[in-house]
Amino acid sequence: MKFLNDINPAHDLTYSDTFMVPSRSAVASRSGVDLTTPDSVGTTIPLVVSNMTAVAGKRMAETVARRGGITILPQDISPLALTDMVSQVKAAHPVFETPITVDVNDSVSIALALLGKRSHGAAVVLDGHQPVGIITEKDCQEVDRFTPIYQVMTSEIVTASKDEHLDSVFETMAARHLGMVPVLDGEHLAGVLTRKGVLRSALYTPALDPAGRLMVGAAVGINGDVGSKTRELLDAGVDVLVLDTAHGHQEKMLEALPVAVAARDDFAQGTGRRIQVAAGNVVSAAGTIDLARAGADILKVGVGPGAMCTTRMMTGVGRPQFSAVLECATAAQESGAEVWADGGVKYPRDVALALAAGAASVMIGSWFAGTYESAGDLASDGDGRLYKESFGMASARAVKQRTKHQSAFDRARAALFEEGISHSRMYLDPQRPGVEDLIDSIVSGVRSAFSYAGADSIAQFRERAIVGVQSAAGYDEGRPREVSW
Ligand SMILES: NC(=O)C1=CN([C@@H]2O[C@H](COP(=O)(O)OP(=O)(O)OC[C@H]3O[C@@H](n4cnc5c(N)ncnc54)[C@H](OP(=O)(O)O)[C@@H]3O)[C@@H](O)[C@H]2O)C=CC1
Ligand SMILES: Nc1nc2c(ncn2[C@@H]2O[C@H](COP(=O)(O)O)[C@@H](O)[C@H]2O)c(=O)[nH]1
Ligand SMILES: [K+]
Repeated sequence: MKFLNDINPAHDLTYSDTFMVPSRSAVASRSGVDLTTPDSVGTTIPLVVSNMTAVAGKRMAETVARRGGITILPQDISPLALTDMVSQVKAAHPVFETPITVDVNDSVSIALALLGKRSHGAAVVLDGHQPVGIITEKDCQEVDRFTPIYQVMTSEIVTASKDEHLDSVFETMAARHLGMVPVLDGEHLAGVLTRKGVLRSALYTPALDPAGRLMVGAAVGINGDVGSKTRELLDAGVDVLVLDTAHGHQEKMLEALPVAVAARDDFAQGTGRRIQVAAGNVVSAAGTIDLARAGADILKVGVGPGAMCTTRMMTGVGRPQFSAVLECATAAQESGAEVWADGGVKYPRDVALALAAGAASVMIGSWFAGTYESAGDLASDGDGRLYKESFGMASARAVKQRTKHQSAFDRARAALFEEGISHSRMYLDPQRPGVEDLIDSIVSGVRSAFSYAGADSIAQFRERAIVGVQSAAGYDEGRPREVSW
């Protein structure tokens, strides 16, 4: 990218400080833009879900991978639970969505507890293995919570066969005003298709491993036996490894990274599959170069921009994210590596600006916490607004969980170094309550940004983008007004 009028900014910039100027473009359609990431991970859109306990679980992982992104499972999950999560993601269908299922004899309260887990707005009712009905929240209104599901469900259901063409399924759904249909493999439920899901299947390419299964990543800390932890994750089937700590440019990271890389190389020799290793977090060229030399393929960039993060308030340390990404991406590309811009994304524009600064992909945590697919339970406030609880991975709450096998003294000591908040409410956007709704809006914003710059790929965009620096008034001018001023 280049700065507008070749200015050399007098201070470091964050996404809100910057804007992009359009250039003459030969890109005739936004749909022609290719968002495949240049980091060799295999993602087809530049979105990575942060390894945060409140955000990244198996529902998030399969949903995001179906649209081309990837989720990093947090380091706090036990090896057994992680292996189980990875296999569930790998078992999920790359096109059909995983249904919520209830038994015909279950009570309405069970259906209501499960409906918020996914965006479908409906659950498939099973009698044994056979789908016999559909139940929605509307069916559960004004009935006793103990009412059996068979009394309120819709039993005349339209189904699709697993081999039916998606266009024809879409036409049936549109003609019959259906939001969702169960997909059958013989008599068995193979998944569900929603109208929006069918449309998305035509617009996105899933992130798949060489065996055609959905991709998922996992994080590992820098303490303990990094070699065997890495091997465990690789054996479980993860598609990208993230060596993650708050201060990535530390000696302990420089010792741990070659150990993880050696385990990865060993795995590659045995299986023929080379998994990319990401490491961080860094915010300087020096940190980027040291970690790239120690073997990282991808550098995770960002100290303090995260919505759950108190690092800058506690320590004064960090760096405005646009400048951090720009400096690290430049250094990474000179070292043959790539960067992920990690944290602080609140609008689609931030993703576009991170890509302009040179990021190969962009990590999002808190924004995605406020969706049906995030790991937490759905709650509702006094006004009936839906939200999920979120918390930082360096918060007292997360540290307590992560250190539960340590001595009482070590736990108390670790708790002193809190650098994140333990409680926050991430409200679901009523217009975009599912993570795919947010992905739709991010991807359309980014595609459009590319076409304004005359770029049809991430590599071209980072070359062609022209970035200006704006005042707070300039930023404010860009905001829509929902009421008059
Ligand atoms: N991107 C960001 O701005 C930040 C992200 N996080 C996230 O929180 C999670 C937990 O990270 P982390 O706290 O590193 O946990 P880890 O469990 O990975 O521990 C990090 C290790 O590094 C040592 N260390 C030395 N200096 C520091 C430092 N300044 N900050 C943190 N550790 C240090 C710690 O020792 P000792 O405890 O004895 O000091 C500890 O042994 C990660 O997911 C991380 O990405 C956390 C903070 C900032
Ligand atoms: N300083 C802290 N940073 C944290 C903590 N938990 C997560 N993180 C970082 O934030 C990003 C996600 O940013 P967001 O703005 O999208 O939420 C995540 O990937 C981590 O790098 C924390 O407790 N303290
Ligand atoms: K912050």
